[in-house]
Parts: sequence; C-alpha cells; structure tokens
Amino acid sequence: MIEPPTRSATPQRELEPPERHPEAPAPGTVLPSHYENCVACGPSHPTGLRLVSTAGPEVSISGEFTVTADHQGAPGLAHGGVLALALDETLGGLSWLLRRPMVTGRLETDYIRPVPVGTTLFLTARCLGFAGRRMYAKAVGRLGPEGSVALRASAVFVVVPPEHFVEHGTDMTTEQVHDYEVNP
Ligand SMILES: CCCCCCCC/C=C\CCCCCCCC(=O)SCCNC(=O)CCNC(=O)[C@H](O)C(C)(C)COP(=O)(O)OP(=O)(O)OC[C@H]1O[C@@H](n2cnc3c(N)ncnc32)[C@H](O)[C@@H]1OP(=O)(O)O
Repeated sequence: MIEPPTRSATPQRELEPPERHPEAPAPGTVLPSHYENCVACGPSHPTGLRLVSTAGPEVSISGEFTVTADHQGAPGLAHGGVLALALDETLGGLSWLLRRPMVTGRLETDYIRPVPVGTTLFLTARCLGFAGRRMYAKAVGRLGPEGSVALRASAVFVVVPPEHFVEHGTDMTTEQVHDYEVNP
C-alpha cells in the first residue's frame, strides 16, 4: 500500500523564514474583527468568544477571551472544541501580519489543564515559516497573562487565492474580496 503524504504539523523540511509584511499593523495594534458574525471574533455573534487579537513582534500575535457559560462542555469547564476554536482564530490571525489569505489545513492541540468558566485565556501564536503554500505555526494558551500553560497547538495553514471565499462561502463578491485585500 502506498503511504499517504504526511499531514503532520511538524515541518518535515527546512522552512522558508516568515516575513512580516511591510504594511502589517505595528506591534501592539489591536486588530479589528475580520467578520462581525465570526463565532470566534465577531462582535455581533450572540454567544461567540469575542476574542480580541493584538499584533505582536515579528510574525506573532496575541489574543484573549473570557470563557462564559455559553462555552461549556462539562459543567463549569470550557469545551475542548471551543478552545481549539480560540487557537484556530489566533493562529489564523497571523494572516494580518503576512497579508496572505490562508485557511486551516491541520490543527494539532494538546490540552494540558482544564479551563474553568470565568477564566480569561491568554493566547499567543507564532509563524514558524513556509513550505510552498503551507504555513507552519505554533500557539500557546495560558490561564492569565503569565499563568500556567493550559493549551498548546501546532498547525498547518494553506495559502489560498482570495477567490476561495467567493467560491465556497456566501455573500461575498470578487470585488469585496479584492477590496478586503487592499484594506482588510
Ligand atoms: C485577502 C486578505 C489578505 C490578508 C488579510 C488578512 C486579514 C485577516 C483575516 C482573517 C483572519 C482569519 C482568522 C480566521 C481563522 C480561522 C481559519 C479557519 O478556520 S479556515 C476554515 C477551516 N479550513 C477549511 O475550510 C479548509 C478546507 N480545505 C480546503 O479548502 C483545501 O483542502 C485546501 C485549500 C486546504 C487545500 O486544497 P487545494 O486544492 O488548494 O490544494 P492541495 O494541493 O490539496 O494542498 C496544497 C498544499 O497544502 C497541503 N495541505 C493541504 N491540506 C493539508 C493538511 N490538512 N495538512 C497539511 N498539509 C495540507 C498539501 O499537501 C499541499 O502541499 P504541497 O503544495 O504539495 O507542498
């Protein structure tokens, strides 16, 4: 049997180093929501995470959100899928700094500590580099700004043409996607 190609989020060869785009928001800039109804960052989503991201140095980003009763799995504890959502959003936000549209290909998550309702989770994500269209990145989630590590993730994002969102999504025209590219 032929082995399928590895999908690991650990790079299998040396990566091209990431380059912060010259027009990337300066470190410390609070990033706007990329879509008001996004379940992770949208301010109009009734029960979403309302995760707020901030540009970091080099190609890194930080994010935070407070776990509410809407995010529970076991009573009083955040659902693992919701925590993966927070990691996915923070990692995806690296595209603000790279100015390249990307989608999640693979997300590997280690759950290290339970995250109780009421916790403000502090996330950071860092781009490791590229192998062709694949962008490799890592993220960490802490219980407090300098608190213990509750989550770790490794991910592969795949660079897509802007038309990906027109072809597969709804309510988005090619013109809107190109406007977004110029002024996200
Ligand atoms: C215009 C804006 C400018 C920038 C401004 C930015 C502003 C900030 C904006 C926004 C922040 C965003 C915050 C949101 C974050 C949330 C992100 C999500 O949740 S995304 C939704 C979930 N993910 C999907 O829905 C993907 C579904 N999958 C697909 O559509 C396809 O499978 C896709 C595109 C991933 C690949 O399909 P193919 O046909 O294009 O290409 P193939 O040839 O299959 O793959 C290309 C390369 O990627 C690797 N690859 C593909 N899938 C992989 C996987 N699962 N794991 C590892 N590698 C994978 C392949 O091995 C290949 O590598 P080789 O080029 O051969 O080296």
